[in-house]
Amino acid sequence: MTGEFTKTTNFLDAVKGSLIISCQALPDEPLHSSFIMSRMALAATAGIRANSVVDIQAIQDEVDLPVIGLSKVDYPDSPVYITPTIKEMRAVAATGCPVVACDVTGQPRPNGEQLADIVATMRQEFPDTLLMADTDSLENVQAAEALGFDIIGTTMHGYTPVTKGANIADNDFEYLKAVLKTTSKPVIAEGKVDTPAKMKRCLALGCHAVVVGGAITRPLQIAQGFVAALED
Ligand SMILES: CC(=O)N[C@H](C=O)[C@@H](O)[C@H](O)[C@H](O)COP(=O)(O)O
Repeated sequence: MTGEFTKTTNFLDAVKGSLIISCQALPDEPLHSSFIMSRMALAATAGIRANSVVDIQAIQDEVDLPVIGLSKVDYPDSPVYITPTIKEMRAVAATGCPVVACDVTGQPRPNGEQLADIVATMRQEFPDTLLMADTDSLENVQAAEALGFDIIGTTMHGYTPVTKGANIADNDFEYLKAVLKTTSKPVIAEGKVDTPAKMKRCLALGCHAVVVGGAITRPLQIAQGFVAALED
């Protein structure tokens, strides 16, 4: 089905209070395939998060739901890999997805690119595309808001040197509560939300929506959880 969802349909209204399913599989994962990701997307009812132009396009051809697009690329001179440079930002935005997500962790970007410049270019070239900040810490939540990002994600909390090992569910979502107090922007909870109860708690605390990935779309990760339990 050709995606009938258009940028003019307000993304935030479409996903408010809902589950967004992250359908991603990197080249080293069993389900790495745009076709498989497009079929995974059929599990979604409100929105999807997807990695790479080819997967975004395959998903938009298959389902009429809004996509948060990103492009994971590793560069030798930077630890930033989620839509790291203006090149990836432009490519993802060109798919027509209503939201482009990128790393906002304060770490140096490839080629010395500056996030403020990237944002300014995106506002000029893709004025209708929303920008989602994949943040790791309160400092970078504040930085994202100051840069004018439209949506705050908790995506990278626990995945950067300063937040290594942290989980947004720790101490009844203590960190998420702090994020919600820190920003006036819509917050999408993301990262290790792996049960329906955790999803409900994030929404009850005030998140705009919740992204769940691995717990739904990564069978290897899911199976490893069961195998680990055998050894408990
Ligand atoms: C750290 C990183 O690169 N996270 C990525 C962001 O796009 C995805 O691999 C995650 O699956 C997504 O954030 C959803 O999180 P979870 O799979 O835990 O529900």
